[in-house]
Amino acid sequence: MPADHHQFGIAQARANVGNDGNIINNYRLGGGRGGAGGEGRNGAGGEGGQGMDSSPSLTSPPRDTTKPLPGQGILTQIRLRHRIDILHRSVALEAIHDSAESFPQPRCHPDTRTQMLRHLQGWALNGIDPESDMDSESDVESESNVESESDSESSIFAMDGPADPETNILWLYGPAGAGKSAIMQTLAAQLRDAGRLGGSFFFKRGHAMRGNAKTLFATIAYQLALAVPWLRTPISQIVENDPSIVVRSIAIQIKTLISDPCRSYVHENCDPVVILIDGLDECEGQEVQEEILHAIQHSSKHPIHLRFILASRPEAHIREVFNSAVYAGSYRSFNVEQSFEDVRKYLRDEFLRIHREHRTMAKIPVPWPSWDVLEQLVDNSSGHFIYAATIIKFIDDKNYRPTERLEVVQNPNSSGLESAFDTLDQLYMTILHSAQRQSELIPILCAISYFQLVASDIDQLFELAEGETRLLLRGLHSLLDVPSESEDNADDGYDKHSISLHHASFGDFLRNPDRSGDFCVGPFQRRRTWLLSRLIHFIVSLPPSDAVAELFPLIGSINPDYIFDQGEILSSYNDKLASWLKNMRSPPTDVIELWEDYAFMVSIDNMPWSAFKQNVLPSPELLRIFVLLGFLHHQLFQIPIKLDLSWTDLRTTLCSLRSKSVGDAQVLPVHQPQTALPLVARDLALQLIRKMVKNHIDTDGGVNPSASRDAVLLFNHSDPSVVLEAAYTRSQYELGCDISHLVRLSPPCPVLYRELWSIPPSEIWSFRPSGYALIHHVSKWLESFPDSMMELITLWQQALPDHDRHRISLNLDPNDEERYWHHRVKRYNNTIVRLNLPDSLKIIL
Ligand SMILES: Nc1ncnc2c1ncn2[C@@H]1O[C@H](COP(=O)(O)OP(=O)(O)OP(=O)(O)O)[C@@H](O)[C@H]1O
Repeated sequence: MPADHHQFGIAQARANVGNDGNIINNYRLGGGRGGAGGEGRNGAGGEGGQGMDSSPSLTSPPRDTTKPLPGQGILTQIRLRHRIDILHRSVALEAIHDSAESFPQPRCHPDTRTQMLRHLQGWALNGIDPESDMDSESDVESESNVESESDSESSIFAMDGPADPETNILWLYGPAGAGKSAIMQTLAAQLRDAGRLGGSFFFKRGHAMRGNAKTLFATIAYQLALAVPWLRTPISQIVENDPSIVVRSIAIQIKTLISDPCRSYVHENCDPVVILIDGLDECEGQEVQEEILHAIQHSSKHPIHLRFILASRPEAHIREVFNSAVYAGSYRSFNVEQSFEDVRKYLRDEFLRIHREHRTMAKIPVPWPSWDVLEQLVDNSSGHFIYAATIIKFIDDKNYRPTERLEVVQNPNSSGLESAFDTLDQLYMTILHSAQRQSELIPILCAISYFQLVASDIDQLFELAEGETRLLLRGLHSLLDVPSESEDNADDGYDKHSISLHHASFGDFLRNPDRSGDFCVGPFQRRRTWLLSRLIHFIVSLPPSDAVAELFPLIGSINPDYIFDQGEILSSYNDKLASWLKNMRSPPTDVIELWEDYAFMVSIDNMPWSAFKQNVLPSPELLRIFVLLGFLHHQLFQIPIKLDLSWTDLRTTLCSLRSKSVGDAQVLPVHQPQTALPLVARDLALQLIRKMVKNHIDTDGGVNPSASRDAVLLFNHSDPSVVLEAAYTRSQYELGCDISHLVRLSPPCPVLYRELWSIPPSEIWSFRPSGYALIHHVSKWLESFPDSMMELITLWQQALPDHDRHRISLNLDPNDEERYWHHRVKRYNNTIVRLNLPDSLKIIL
């Protein structure tokens, strides 16, 4: 240290001892003996010293930090102000808890988080270990144990419990949107009112000043200099001596601007002040976040009068620093858990306010919404505030009726839902996009959202190297609860340590393609069906014990879209799955029957249908399915899409045959007059024409192909190089071809003819035209009409724009079309023979 610094240090130390007790009284002590006056230096009066022997009291009002400290000379005050100004210019004022820039700050709604705040205050003010205190009131967040704010306020200072003098760092963690910032803001205000807030810094991702740590400790030192009289002089002096300190490294800033000045005044009766740092995970750079944690830990080794509360999401790298040897035993952690009771209280009060404030609500009876709707919303929130705050913001929009907005929120298929969850979706998207190796993440997210799996199971399921799942999920701890490795290995229950979603709303988001886009794990993502075979492979590898019984409902609820998309899943695994299920002590008969039905349905899809021995007519429903499978050559997984059938309906229809195949005495569905093939073909043709027209309208003529379910399913099923627009064109082309073949099978029917004209030309004359097939087969059909229908045929054929030029350019030969037709018919007729179905179902050439 240079000589004059050294001398100054002595003068400063003496001056600190000679302050007036009242100054300190103003801060927090109940009037002690005034210290001796400071020594003069360079003609200026020395600064006052600290008060001594005072007793702690927290009832005094907050200080007015703008007032000069008694005992300071004018020159000293000017100099002080000048030094503070140096700091003022370099700090991130926006990051301070009550800065105008971040207005309105998230705050805890009255009477929420009361116990949590009380525990935090207990630790911050009285050094009471929050966990030991929680033990005595183990249900901190339980619904029955939330007390009123006034109760909690009065008990802050009366709290007793084991003091926790060794730790002055507390980590407050919780998933994205759990309410950490709201708690930190509320705590900051309470500590400030109690005169115990040293400083705060609220990080904000991407913000020029709040998004990085360049000025973190300078900003805190600045607040300390204003808030704590005995720190004002040393901090400002350091800045004056070396103004460049504000741009030095994190470690130097905390040591020079905070630790050293704090250590220069050591008094055993001096109560600590509290520093709050929120959103550490939002600070740019994981290494910087780790460096901040190391710097704080290092500075806290010495007896300084500061307590740090750090809030962040439970990101893996942050957790690892806290779990490392560096931090061993020297910090406390506090989990911001879900609280259904708090969310209920918040929603109830906010709905009351909305009811009061919105003009359109005057005639709506209270309580609004009804109790069961409110409970449903509380449930949907998973006890986290982000969901509740998001829906309230949506419903509270003055441009809409709150009742209508509430309906949108309640209806999962509602079209306005995406905008209802804009905020939530942005949050989820930001986190997902910031994760590494995103494409590898998607199947894992899919597995996690549908099944309860521990990390090592997922490694096994996807044939990943051991520990790979944990690595992949490192960036998602704010959305997923990933139990630690030691918990993973604990042998005390199957699902206890499985990876789960923090919020149910994240699951909804992942399953809705309009919300989660490429991250969607919903049933429309057919390309991901390979996951299922691995999953079944994995399930059947589990020993058949009672512990796996809870998998039965899951096995029963696997989406058939996945199962039938890959028939080989059933072919290769069904036997194994069925025998695995049958080996259970109490075999789940309904699930076994379901999967046997599936296997049967696939066997129908994979001709020959050797199981059918009886020469009886199928029902019209069954015949429609046969026509699609046998005549139009569609696969089973396409049937529900083509016919707008549910899988349950399809199963019921197809499996009505199953009992026959195993020799049951029941007769097959009785032949009904309309089971004649031509009538079934006509009805199917009409149905598909209407579908084609509807697709046209829904997609605005193909401009918005995502509105067509056929296109989306086809798009997701086919290889990733097929774009959605092409999938739409292809699905409309297939419909056009199907219609042309079905019409030719139909009896003469003016209604059908009229309906054909409703197909928009753009749908059959696109770059993949089905128009040629339609012209050809419809003309043939018209020839079968009883009277000469030449005019109609001519009319129909004239619908073909620039007929010959297109046909020639595509190298289409009408004779080919006819050859294909004959081939198709023969194939179908063979099927009828093979199935022993009546000859009346054959097509006459
Ligand atoms: N106790 C509460 N009362 C009322 N609103 C709350 C409460 N807690 C949180 N909120 C609201 O919920 C939303 C999410 O809260 P907050 O920003 O505090 O979460 P967070 O845990 O800090 O999230 P992140 O990890 O994304 O920063 C905010 O709109 C906030 O105002």
